[in-house]
Amino acid sequence: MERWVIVNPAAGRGRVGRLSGSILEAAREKGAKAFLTEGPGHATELSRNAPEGARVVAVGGDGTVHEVLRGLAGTEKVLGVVPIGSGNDFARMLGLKGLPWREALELALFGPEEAIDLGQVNGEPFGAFLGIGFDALVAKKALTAPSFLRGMPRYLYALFGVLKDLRLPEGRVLVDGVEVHRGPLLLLAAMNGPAYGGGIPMAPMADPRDGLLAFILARSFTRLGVVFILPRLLLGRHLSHPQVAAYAGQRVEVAFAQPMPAHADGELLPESALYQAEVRPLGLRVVGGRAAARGQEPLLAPVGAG
Ligand SMILES: Nc1ncnc2c1ncn2[C@@H]1O[C@H](COP(=O)(O)OP(=O)(O)OP(=O)(O)O)[C@@H](O)[C@H]1O
Repeated sequence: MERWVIVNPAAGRGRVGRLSGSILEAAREKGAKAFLTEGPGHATELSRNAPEGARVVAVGGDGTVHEVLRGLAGTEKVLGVVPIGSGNDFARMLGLKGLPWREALELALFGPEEAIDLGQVNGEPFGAFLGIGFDALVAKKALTAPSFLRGMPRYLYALFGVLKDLRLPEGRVLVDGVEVHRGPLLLLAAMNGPAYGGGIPMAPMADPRDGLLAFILARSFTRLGVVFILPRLLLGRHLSHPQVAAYAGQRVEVAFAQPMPAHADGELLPESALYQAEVRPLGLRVVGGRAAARGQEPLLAPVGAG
């Protein structure tokens, strides 16, 4: 079996860049082919070129995982992850977060495989999460932030920039063909794993092996309402808010009157007025290893289950 290691030197705010020499060397010593990406999109091209059945390891954060995933979704290739990004929610979903990179690399190259659910939106795969609306607006705004702002200050700049001009769009949401919402819509998140944005527990009950996605809707919110829900969101206590609804299902359709931004695994998607997302149960082969055991937590009831 061929083993490919794809290293994004821009991930982890430069940390991967600093480690890249050692990572490439360690990967080659273990018999893998190792590559450094040259820019956005390169990881997809590389993983597409890996031979069928190969193990392809993404070294970086969720954006790198997403790009590699795009090159191997729907094939027999297997995804491994060495999480050295700033968010790492995909790795967190697999129970790999916090593993030192050498151990993570060893596991990704030689550890056991398993299958997890794969998300798909408007024909594009996603591994851990999809966000439509407010959080994608914030991600888009962050691209225009002054370059000296990094990390949290950059996020806050973008957040308050979006809040200042916030006008909620009207959206229609169907879960498994059932209309669950029509009206103002702050955001919809389709979650394969529990967290996004670097550990924010958007859907604490989401399980990437249950054949379902968790859909979290934030409906009508004022600017102040958004500010007040944020601390609840960080603690995972947002689901009891009267303007928040949660469903589990296999498909979601979100329609707006005009194009709205969305992101898949934190990577902005082409804007659309219609997003159709679905789960491919156990559609992705990964090296999960120490999959998080969350069996005790109750799962969301599928729509229509009463
Ligand atoms: N050689 C490169 N130079 C600059 N950018 C790159 C390069 N290779 C990939 N990228 C881009 O780097 C971006 C960030 O990567 P990634 O998301 O993995 O890191 P991160 O932001 O630190 O982690 P996380 O998403 O987990 O917070 C991706 O959008 C990817 O397109």
